Amino acid sequence: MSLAVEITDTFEELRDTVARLHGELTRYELVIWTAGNVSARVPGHDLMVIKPSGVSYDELSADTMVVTDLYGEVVHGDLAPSSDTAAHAYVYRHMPEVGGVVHTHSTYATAWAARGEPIPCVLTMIADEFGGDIPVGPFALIGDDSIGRGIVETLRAGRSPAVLMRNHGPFTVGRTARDAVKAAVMVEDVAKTVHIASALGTPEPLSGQDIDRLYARYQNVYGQQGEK
Ligand SMILES: O=C(CO)[C@@H](O)[C@H](O)COP(=O)(O)O
Repeated sequence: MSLAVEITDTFEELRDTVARLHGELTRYELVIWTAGNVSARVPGHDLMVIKPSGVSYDELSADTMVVTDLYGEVVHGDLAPSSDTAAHAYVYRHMPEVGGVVHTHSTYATAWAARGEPIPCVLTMIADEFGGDIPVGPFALIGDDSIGRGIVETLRAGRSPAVLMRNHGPFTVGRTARDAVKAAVMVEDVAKTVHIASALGTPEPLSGQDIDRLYARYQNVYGQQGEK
């Protein structure tokens, strides 16, 4: 029995979901050419679904997605997986609460990463989504576990679902791949706003108490969460 048959519906649905979520990266103009990727953990299996490397976003479909184990070894799919597969896999191995990972080179967030400067928590939206400053992770070369290690070490030190990997760009995580995409959209938006605010003067910081209150409300009450 092939692996694709064994994991059936979850597998099919996730491949479709991950393929479609790449459309959000282009819709929000977070990527150029093929430079960004989304993955999702396969629930109940030590597996993940990720996009193939260097394939145009227009050509991505459920069938072109690649399934790997959590060490980046391909277990299903005809194409080579994303060059960031090792980093995504490391995150899934070390952060069991994470169900989705996204990487982009979105312009403003990457500009902060190039300067090695955390995005300060000076907006309610930053407090809501990131719970404080958006941190910078270490510079790491692609090719082994270094990027993944830098992501995990940085994210574990706080509650932000986004890290600006130095001289590289943002990586975001979420309970689901969609949540990780949302964090990628938001990190670019606030990176742009805080850049503009900083060019106009010194942005006003939020107090730690206000950040905690905003974060608690947004994470637990916002939207339909309070509805039964
Ligand atoms: O950061 C990098 C390379 O430095 C990657 O994110 C690529 O820009 C996109 O890679 P694929 O997912 O197409 O392999």
